[in-house]
Amino acid sequence: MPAARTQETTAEEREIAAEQQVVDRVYARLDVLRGQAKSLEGEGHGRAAGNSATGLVERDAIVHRAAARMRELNSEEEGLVFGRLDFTDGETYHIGRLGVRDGIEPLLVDWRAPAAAPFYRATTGDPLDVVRRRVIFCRGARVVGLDDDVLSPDAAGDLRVLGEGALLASLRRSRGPHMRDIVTTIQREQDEAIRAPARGVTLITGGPGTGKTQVALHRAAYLLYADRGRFTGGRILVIGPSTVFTDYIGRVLPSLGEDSVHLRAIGELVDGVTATRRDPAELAAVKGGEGMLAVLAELIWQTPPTAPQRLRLVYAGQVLTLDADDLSAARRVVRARCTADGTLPNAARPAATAALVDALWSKLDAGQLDRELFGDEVGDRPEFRRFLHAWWPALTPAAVLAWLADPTRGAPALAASYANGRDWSVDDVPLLDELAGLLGPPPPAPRAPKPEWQLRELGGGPRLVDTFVLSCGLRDGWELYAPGLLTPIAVAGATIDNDATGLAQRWAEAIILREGHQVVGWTDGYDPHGEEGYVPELAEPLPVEEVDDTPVPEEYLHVIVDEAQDLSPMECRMVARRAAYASMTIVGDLGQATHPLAAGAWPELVARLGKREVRELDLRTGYRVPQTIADYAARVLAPGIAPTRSYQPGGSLVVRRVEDVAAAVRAAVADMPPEATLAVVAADDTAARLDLPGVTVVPASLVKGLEYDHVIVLEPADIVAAEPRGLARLYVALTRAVAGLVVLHHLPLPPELAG
Ligand SMILES: Nc1ncnc2c1ncn2[C@@H]1O[C@H](COP(=O)(O)OP(=O)(O)OP(=O)(O)O)[C@@H](O)[C@H]1O
Repeated sequence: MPAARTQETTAEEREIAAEQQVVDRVYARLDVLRGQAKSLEGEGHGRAAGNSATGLVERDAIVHRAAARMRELNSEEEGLVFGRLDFTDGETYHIGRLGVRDGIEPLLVDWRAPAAAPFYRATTGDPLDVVRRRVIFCRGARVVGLDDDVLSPDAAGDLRVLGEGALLASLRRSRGPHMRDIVTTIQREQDEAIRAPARGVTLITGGPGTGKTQVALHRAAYLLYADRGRFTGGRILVIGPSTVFTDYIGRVLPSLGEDSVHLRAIGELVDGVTATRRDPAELAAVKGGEGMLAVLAELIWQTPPTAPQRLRLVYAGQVLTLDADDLSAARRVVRARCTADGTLPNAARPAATAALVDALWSKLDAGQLDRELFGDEVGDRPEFRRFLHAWWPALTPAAVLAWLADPTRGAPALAASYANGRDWSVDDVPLLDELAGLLGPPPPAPRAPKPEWQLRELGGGPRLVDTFVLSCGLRDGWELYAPGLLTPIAVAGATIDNDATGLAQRWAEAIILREGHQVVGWTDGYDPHGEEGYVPELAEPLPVEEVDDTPVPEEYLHVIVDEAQDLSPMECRMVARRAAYASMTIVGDLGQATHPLAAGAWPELVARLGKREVRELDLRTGYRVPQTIADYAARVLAPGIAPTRSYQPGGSLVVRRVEDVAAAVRAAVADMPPEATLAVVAADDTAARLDLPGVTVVPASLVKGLEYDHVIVLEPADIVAAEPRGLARLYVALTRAVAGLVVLHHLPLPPELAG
């Protein structure tokens, strides 16, 4: 080996050894912190066992804090320390996924802290007093490489410069099945978007692969760091275009130590519904348009298909009958009264009662009979109440939307799409959501009788019991748990044989008596840790704490919408309802707009979301698609939209006309490097028919937001022909490849790609 090279290796090894010392110190400190978090947890349980009035509250707070901290520390093993900044004044500090201190000395600065900003913002043109930015590559707790950027060469002196560029190395890494975070290599314009203030509306635009999704997710993590008190506990909602997409990006936030953000696909925004199928463009254009508002507003007052057609009552010896016409007239009266005073259908049963009583009274030969008495008596009759519940039932959005299968209900163009009942498409979800608001909450069901004792979930962990439980538990030996405690109030240990249940029960009865309750029998049950045990029947049942099980409306304080260019007007209304009290981050690219009703410009979309002022940030550099592929894709880009400049030159592009597309795709797949990720993208119909075992085949309508090392696009002409915005769909498909794009076609290429 040449002498210079040996020297260089040695220098790098020395630097790595120095960084290793820092990393070791951080990990050692982390071990101490873990120990502290554990004993904090123990202390919390200990206090609870003391059973003072304040003990429970204190315990919950302490255990919760400790558990959160433990989670944070455990999730950060990978690449915990990843950066170092050297400043002109000689100061140096290390940057990591979380902040770690030793007393008052900061060992590691959280990447989201203001002090870490120069790591992402400093450039040679504007070095921000940074002499050297160093990226530290770790495998677990071992430093395996370094990469340096000298930003102030004059001040660098004899600082060593190592590495070939962390960003390039990161971009060249093979893509896996899940997106990885970019915390080490966030670029300046991305950092500005990530750290933009939370308030108001931030619009982040940029072409394919400019890192918009990454920015959106890192921004969620940043907002939590900057204002945890406000945003923790599920107050940030991130909305993506599909479940395939949310699955792809789902690991980024946990890898940043944040698991309290709600991540939902647009088809999952309504509780209890997971829609993944998109309607064809013509249908989507009807369902997504504001014209649906009138259809739905009409629908909610229509007669349910199950409603009885006749009411017959005997009063004062007279037979009173309301036939179908009378009932329709009564329904019109209810609707008129309710729309006048703003009563929603699910709150309209009193109005329905009044209209039916009026209609019945009008059939009566009243003579001297009292109108008020008539109303009271008829309204109380069981047969009347049965009729009323069937005629004016509580309506659910799903039931009402399914009525549209009947073309006479006002939407003939949609009837066929509801023929299969409740097989909802993504385009139905905003309609279900709209209906929930139009119908109002269903009247409360009569409360079920309370069980004598209950279990309360503590996250996914143990369950607090609301009574005593005797079990032969985790630590061998009998244990007695009391209401609301996770630790036993008494432990018999080895003094009572495990099989001597009767003896253990008498032992427990004595303790429970001391607590002021007499045991009259025993039934089976479970202790807080899920172990089988025995629950005492008490002479006087314990008061069961009311558990309020009415769902709390989710009020988000920040809503991030990715791929926002594709929101239809009805989807915008659904998002706007969730963002009514929230600041927003809107992320998208008009060049990738494929929804037939997509807004033509951002101000239009922002207005649809019920917002006005925006802070706009545009990302200009593409990090996914290399230049050759980007240039090819740009040929189908809509006029007026600037193509993205790629960070990487080159990329492999093959466009081939073939006789047999199926055979050609098999051959192309066989040619791919085995360790690389690969997808075949085709028009939805073709994708459904393709038989390629072991190969990822993605329908063009679902590929948005995804990426693979190599992409094979089949028959561009079919993708374009499949929908009105087929060219934009093709643009999306052509911009998914990180390294290589193969286009296979038998049909002539679209004119934009030909030649
Ligand atoms: N600063 C960065 N460092 C490393 N990788 C990056 C960086 N910025 C973006 N990338 C990578 O580039 C790829 C594209 O990023 P991302 O999906 O966030 O872009 P996008 O703008 O949302 O794309 P699209 O509009 O096509 O969905 C991802 O693999 C991402 O990890």
